[in-house]
Amino acid sequence: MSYRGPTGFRHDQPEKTGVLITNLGTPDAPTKSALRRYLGEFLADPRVVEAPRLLWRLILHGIILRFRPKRSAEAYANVWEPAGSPLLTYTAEQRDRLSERLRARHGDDIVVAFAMRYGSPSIASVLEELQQQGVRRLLVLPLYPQYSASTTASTFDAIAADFTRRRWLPEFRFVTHYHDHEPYIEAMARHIETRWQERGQRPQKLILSYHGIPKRYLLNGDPYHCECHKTSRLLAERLGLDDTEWMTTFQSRFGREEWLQPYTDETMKSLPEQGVTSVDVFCPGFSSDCLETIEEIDQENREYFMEAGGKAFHYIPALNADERHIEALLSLVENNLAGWPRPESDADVLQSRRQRAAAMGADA
Ligand SMILES: C=CC1=C(C)c2cc3[nH]c(cc4nc(cc5[nH]c(cc1n2)c(C)c5CCC(=O)O)C(CCC(=O)O)=C4C)c(C)c3C=C
Ligand SMILES: [Fe+2]
Ligand SMILES: [Fe+2]
Repeated sequence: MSYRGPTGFRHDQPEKTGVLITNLGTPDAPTKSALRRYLGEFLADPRVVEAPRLLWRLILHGIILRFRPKRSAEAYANVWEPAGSPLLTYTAEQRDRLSERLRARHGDDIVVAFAMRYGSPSIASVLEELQQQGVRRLLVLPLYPQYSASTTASTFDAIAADFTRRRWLPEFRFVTHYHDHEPYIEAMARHIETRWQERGQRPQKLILSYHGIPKRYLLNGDPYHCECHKTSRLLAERLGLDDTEWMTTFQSRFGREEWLQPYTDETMKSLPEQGVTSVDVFCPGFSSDCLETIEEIDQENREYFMEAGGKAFHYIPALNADERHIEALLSLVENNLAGWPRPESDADVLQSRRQRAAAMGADA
């Protein structure tokens, strides 16, 4: 086997710092065949479905990939926009905004790119492009504020798998979480407050809904549950809410085993009978709106709540490419790039030699 190296390497190519933001991924089109490809890659990841491999492969190919692609394609068709999947377009917009801000503050030495863990643009293809552009220092920021092995560690696996085939590795930093990063909490708080000010009132309850994971993963040591609760607590404190005015729930169950509770859908069905008839729902774990928020929360769960006797349901969009979100990401990037030694250029070396010589001369 031969390791991949940069092609056409030039000694005068300036060394750059790469910032790679990543998200989960999305199908290429809202069609059965695109969904079969996408779900086939996603659900075959052992970080996502932790089950005996052979048995799971039989279930995945024998049952799930026969029936789910059609159903999922219909759901995606429902949220698809002329520009494509919302998750893809928001992530591209986040890349553009972040890139503008970094260029304005640090010049052209920093290249910002985005990649998807599943589907396209793939992590491997984007790492290749970054290497060709002369990126020798790489910061990866998965846009998952709360760490989970099923998302964050899976992203790390994809980067590491690419590195095992690469000849010249970049210096490397990886952000594992930012669930309690103050600018992220502040961005969400101001985003929510803006809605409440526009509407002139707060709901009876703010529901903070996160994507679920099987409870087994928590029992086996995944910190995700804990990080979701911490994000919620910090956000509620910042918004000045008392304990009756907010709650944390978990959405998107898959399969038969127990997932993190309380479930968002069951909560929505039961709140009206407990006297809660007005809710706002916000999803702190989703950095972009996507199928899970647009269809599952704003459509399905709205229906559950209203059918159960609810009177007002407001979905608060994800932070997407909001200015405050970009500020929060910018501060995360700058914190993580800080103190990273940069190779000195010949001019730098010459200048510091002259300064040292001048200082010694002054001392003498
Ligand atoms: C099968 C198990 C799954 C686990 C574990 C899981 C964890 C997990 N997922 C996200 C974020 C997203 N998931 C999205 C879609 C999605 N998720 C699963 C399954 C698991 N997720 C499936 C099967 C799907 C596809 C949709 C479907 O067929 O129902 C998305 C949306 C992508 C989009 O294109 O819009 C996101 C985002 C997190 C954060 C997480 C664990 C913390
Ligand atoms: Fe998911
Ligand atoms: Fe879902």
